[in-house]
Amino acid sequence: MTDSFERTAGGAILLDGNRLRDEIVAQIRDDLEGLGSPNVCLATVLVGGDKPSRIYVRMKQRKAEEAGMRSRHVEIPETASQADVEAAVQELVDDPDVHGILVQLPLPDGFDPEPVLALIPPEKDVDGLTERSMGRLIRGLPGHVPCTPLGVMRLMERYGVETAGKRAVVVGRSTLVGLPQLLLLGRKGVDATVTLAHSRTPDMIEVCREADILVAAAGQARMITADHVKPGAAVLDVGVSRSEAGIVGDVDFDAVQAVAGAITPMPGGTGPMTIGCLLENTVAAARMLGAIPASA
Ligand SMILES: Nc1nc(=O)c2c([nH]1)NC[C@@H]1CN(c3ccc(C(=O)N[C@@H](CCC(=O)O)C(=O)O)cc3)C=[N+]21
Repeated sequence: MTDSFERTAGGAILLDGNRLRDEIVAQIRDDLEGLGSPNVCLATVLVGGDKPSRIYVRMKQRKAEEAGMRSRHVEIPETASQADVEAAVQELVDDPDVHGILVQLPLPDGFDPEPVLALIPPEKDVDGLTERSMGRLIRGLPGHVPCTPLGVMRLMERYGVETAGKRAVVVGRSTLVGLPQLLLLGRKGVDATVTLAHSRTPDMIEVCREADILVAAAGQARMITADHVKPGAAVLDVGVSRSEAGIVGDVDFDAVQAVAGAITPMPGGTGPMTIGCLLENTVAAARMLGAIPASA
């Protein structure tokens, strides 16, 4: 591991998601310019007016544009029907100028996300969250990988966190993060030995302390303390809880950074990487759909 990486006060390598996201945006921008700036378009769909969702969607569009892509945004009021939402998504599915479709989740109460997501073909499913994309991930078929767990993998690669032969513990079993994260860590070529821990795990501290790589994705504010962390371990915080003081992760950063060998800040860690990976998936979608050459 090179030693030019920024470190925390306690000496842990800072897994800087803002920086890697910026690198990804710049790389995509260069690649697309080199290809004569083809149309690569990410469409976002927001149902209802939830404020944080609106902010996230806007960030995704802004970064897409910085990367030289087009973005399209469809906003649907909470008073619309399930059929209206499905019709709007179907229109994007049918539009050859749209390559990636992201339906911001969760949908407001009263909407069923399943039939909406089921409309999105695997090529355009840049979130990787549909039944077919998840099935392809398990089956080892080409397709889009969910952005947050993919971002965790990219951070480890970028900062030289070794995975082969290591023990990884994922805390949290969500469809969005925990479950795909297990698959990615255990994949051939990554080769970690993976344990899934969750709210019913009785000996949480002991299980976590076995981890060379600890991915905290339970959504429990600051549940991972220094006691949970093996000295030198890589700790990646995927939790987002809201408090009066702002957003809080699953990891007690101040305490854990003194023990860990590498750690994500929060904010500035896995969140920005989610967006970076969304943009990479959108470029891959454009390639799958023939909008840019296969080899580029
Ligand atoms: N279909 C769908 N796909 C998603 O990928 C998806 C979603 N729905 N619904 C909501 C969650 C949330 N999400 C985040 C993206 C970026 C940051 C991010 O960049 N956060 C910054 C700052 C955030 C802040 O300060 O509030 C950071 O961590 O540094 C966070 C959260 C994607 N989501």
